[in-house]
Amino acid sequence: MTIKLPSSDAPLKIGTRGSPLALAQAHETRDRLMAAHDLGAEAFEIVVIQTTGDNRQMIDADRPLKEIGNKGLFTKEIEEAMLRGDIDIAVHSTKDMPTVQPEGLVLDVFLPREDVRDAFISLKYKSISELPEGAIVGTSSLRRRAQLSQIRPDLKLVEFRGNVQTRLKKLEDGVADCSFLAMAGLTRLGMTDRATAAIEPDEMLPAVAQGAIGIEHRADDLRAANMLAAIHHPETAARVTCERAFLAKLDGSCETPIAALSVIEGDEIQLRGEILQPDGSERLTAEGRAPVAGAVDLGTKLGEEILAKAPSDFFSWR
Ligand SMILES: NCc1[nH]cc(CCC(=O)O)c1CC(=O)O
Repeated sequence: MTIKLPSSDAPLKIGTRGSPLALAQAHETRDRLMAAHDLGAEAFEIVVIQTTGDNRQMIDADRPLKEIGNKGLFTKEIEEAMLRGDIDIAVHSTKDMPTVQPEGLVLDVFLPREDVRDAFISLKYKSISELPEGAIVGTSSLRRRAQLSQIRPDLKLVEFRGNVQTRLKKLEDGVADCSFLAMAGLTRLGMTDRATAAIEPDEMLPAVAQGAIGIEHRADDLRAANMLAAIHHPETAARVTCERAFLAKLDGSCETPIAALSVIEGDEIQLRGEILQPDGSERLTAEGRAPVAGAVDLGTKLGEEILAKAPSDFFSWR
């Protein structure tokens, strides 16, 4: 395979999906690069790439993503374009990324993390605890479905996907009594006011890397690496790599109800993680702390702890 290397004054091509959230994240990345390097917008080109996942989402709007199969569904075309040299960097929601990248690509640049919490969205009720017995919850997230089933087995779950507008329309139409979205996505779209309430991590532990933009690039592209170094946020990187190490021990894909959140206090990182049965019938948790320099090892260790205490049939539904 021949890789086209851009001359150093060619615009840096930023690959992204075309959803409003993906575009907002690509623009945030470009704005940060412009500011960090005192460059104009002409030094960058935002290239929108349609992915299989985007196409399938339109066709199969009501089918669970798990059924469609989601491993790399939203990243394959973008990564192929990057390996061909059609784009130089790719901007992602890290929480949607597998823990292992294709040969030749690295995901190691992270922007300052947004709000990590989930948002509760309802036109009728103010919080989960206000939901009446048997209320209908619209969410396709395996993690949120499992967590809700665990704390409120009475709730009825229905598949719910699409962008923020689509979901709000569904709520207006009475398809469900409430839905959930990441606060970070709402905030990046300038729609924080659509959240009825932010849910604290104690009540609903967020997805691994929720709220963190990750930037992927070719491992041998020095120009991209140098440019990205100026916008990299080491604290976010430590947290995200800690949580992703935990995820990698348990499941590299996003087809298992797993949640984890780390926080840094001084020179220490603390991690909480959990894995659930999809129906919420069981939950295994782990918690620990380590020096920030040992962030990855902490994630791996807690993942191993959970594997060690999981009953032999815990993963049999996979
Ligand atoms: N799985 C879809 C997805 N990927 C990233 C975000 C929001 C932004 C983020 O968490 O970084 C969302 C929407 C959601 O979960 O509500």
